[in-house]
Amino acid sequence: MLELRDFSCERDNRLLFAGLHASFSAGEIWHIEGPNGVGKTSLLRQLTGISREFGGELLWQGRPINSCRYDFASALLYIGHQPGIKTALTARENLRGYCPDASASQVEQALTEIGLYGFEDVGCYRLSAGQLRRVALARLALSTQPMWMLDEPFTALDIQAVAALEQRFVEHAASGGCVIMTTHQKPHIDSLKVLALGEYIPEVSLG
Ligand SMILES: Nc1ncnc2c1ncn2[C@@H]1O[C@H](COP(=O)(O)OP(=O)(O)OP(=O)(O)O)[C@@H](O)[C@H]1O
Repeated sequence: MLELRDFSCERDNRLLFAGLHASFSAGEIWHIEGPNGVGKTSLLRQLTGISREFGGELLWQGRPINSCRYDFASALLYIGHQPGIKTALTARENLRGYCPDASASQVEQALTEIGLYGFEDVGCYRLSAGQLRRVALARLALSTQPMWMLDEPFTALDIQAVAALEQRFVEHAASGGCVIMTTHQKPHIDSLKVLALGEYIPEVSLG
């Protein structure tokens, strides 16, 4: 689905990583790992197209990303490190805003599945950090996009919610999707693929 060739990232005249080659295919779950500041979020933002500054090549289904941005964006669901929730709205209102094509019953089911039953109509400013994360992640249940990119999706989740999320990733991959995530927690997923960003730190910095 997505391929990197000789990929690199520079921030403030500092080369974060270079010489990265990777192919992210249907049916795979990827863990981008590495220490704080190594460039995991920066890489994910490059992969999503939010950040267009990178060295090397980024290909979507064999085509340079610049030639197929609409196709790529249509196939992508990105949930960043910040939950991206409008706190003045309720969980239901947020989810409807994100997924306007979903029916009312699909929205209810997604909120129930993610463990927000009873909190659907509470203003998000009154929810806990873990509940806010769940509001953001409820979009996964309604997603039709094959490519999921998630920055620190497990943050603030309890043990049961982490396990349920891992299971959702497995189901998504089994149905032909691809998941790319950053996390400092080792996911408990069989056949997880790992991109260890710390291995691509260049010896010489720019500037
Ligand atoms: N907007 C920015 N402008 C300039 N430099 C930035 C910016 N955001 C991050 N950086 C720098 O880029 C480097 C990589 O940051 P990034 O957030 O990608 O790391 P990370 O691996 O995701 O870290 P963490 O594990 O702490 O989340 C850091 O040294 C950081 O200071």
